[in-house]
Amino acid sequence: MNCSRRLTDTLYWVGANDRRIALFENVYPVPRGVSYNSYLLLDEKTALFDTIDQAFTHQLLENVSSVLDGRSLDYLIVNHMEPDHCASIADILFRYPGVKIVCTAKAANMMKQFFEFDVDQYVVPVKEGDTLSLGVHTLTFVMAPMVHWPEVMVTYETTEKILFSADAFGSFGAINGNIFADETDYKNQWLPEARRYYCNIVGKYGPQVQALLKKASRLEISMICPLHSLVWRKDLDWLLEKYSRWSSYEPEEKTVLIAYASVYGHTEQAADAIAARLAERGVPNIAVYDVSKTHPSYILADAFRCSALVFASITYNNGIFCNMETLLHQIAAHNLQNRTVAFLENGSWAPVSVKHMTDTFASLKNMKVLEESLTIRSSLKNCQGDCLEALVDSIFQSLA
Ligand SMILES: Cc1cc2nc3c(=O)[nH]c(=O)nc-3n(C[C@H](O)[C@H](O)[C@H](O)COP(=O)(O)O)c2cc1C
Repeated sequence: MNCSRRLTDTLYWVGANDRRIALFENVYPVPRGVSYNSYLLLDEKTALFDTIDQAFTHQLLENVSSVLDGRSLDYLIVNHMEPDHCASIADILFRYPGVKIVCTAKAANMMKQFFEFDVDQYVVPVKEGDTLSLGVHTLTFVMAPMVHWPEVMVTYETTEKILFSADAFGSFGAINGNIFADETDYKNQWLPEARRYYCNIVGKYGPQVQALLKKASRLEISMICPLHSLVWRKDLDWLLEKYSRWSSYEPEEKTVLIAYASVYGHTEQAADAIAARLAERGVPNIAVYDVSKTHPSYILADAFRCSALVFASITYNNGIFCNMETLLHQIAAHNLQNRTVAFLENGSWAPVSVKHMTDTFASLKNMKVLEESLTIRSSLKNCQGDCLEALVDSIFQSLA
């Protein structure tokens, strides 16, 4: 059954929703699933923008065939060669053998790695600024290397002013009928998942995203069509501002994230005591996470939101607790910058986790590590009240 969506008079979404998937990239929990977006433009020539995951190829083929309604497919634009977007290429070629594949030279090379068909027979390579006329519509190709993978480009359609943005501006979450962001309560229902998608999938490549934003700022854009999740046709400036902030590693809010690792509960108690004292001083939207309970992708996303980060870990086999180690490694791997950081350690005989946590962050830029750290020996004692208050004061002052 066809399940395509008309986006403009000539443009259709022909992708699919995947609500069975548990882990995106076999790492990130996606409790609300994910969508694989593919778009079909009808003009004198027809063009399909990217394909989708192999598991849903049947849906793509049905959608494309239904929208083409007997016409042939002239072009397949491949913006990104990651398998959740390129897996159906061979099926498209089998169904539409006359199609030309438009992509970067790097993408063509990757295609040869992923597929057995004679890639050179189909590919029309394009580079920065090349154009392709479909009739009324003209496509301009804009290179976006490392806005996830090195072969990535985005495609700008000049007549309707549509940006096919590859993985940029995507989100976790299947499309629940409402395909346009302005049809949803986006800030409450979607923003946390969009942030989590950005930070975990593209967050490491801030400078490359900034380069793409600079190119996008020279384009008049009326619609953004990403490869995952909702399509944007309103409030584009709001979305672009979020991307600008995330990609420059500037926090969204002056508030505090506290992540703790605790086995018997004493470190957790200290984390809660800090959160309560900060709240009493008027700090809003504080986030507290047990690193053993919450997947690091959620905590990383909130670390991109918050301006001050507190990490409290027990000492574990002379090191950091394993789940805290994973979280800190993820934060360092995603190049987070420009934050105030405080560390707390706990240990019953030789607490050393502050030293290890500090070392993990040593390579990150503009991280202001507070001098006040707190060492707990098994449990936080009333006599340490002044130390706790000093730490809380110092975190609070960083928010000014
Ligand atoms: C497997 C294991 C290894 C530990 N290794 C150390 C260690 O190397 N050094 C230390 O001082 N404490 C070590 N501890 C003790 C805990 O760090 C300590 O009891 C801490 O107070 C627990 O805090 P919690 O109540 O928040 O879990 C270890 C505990 C466990 C369970």
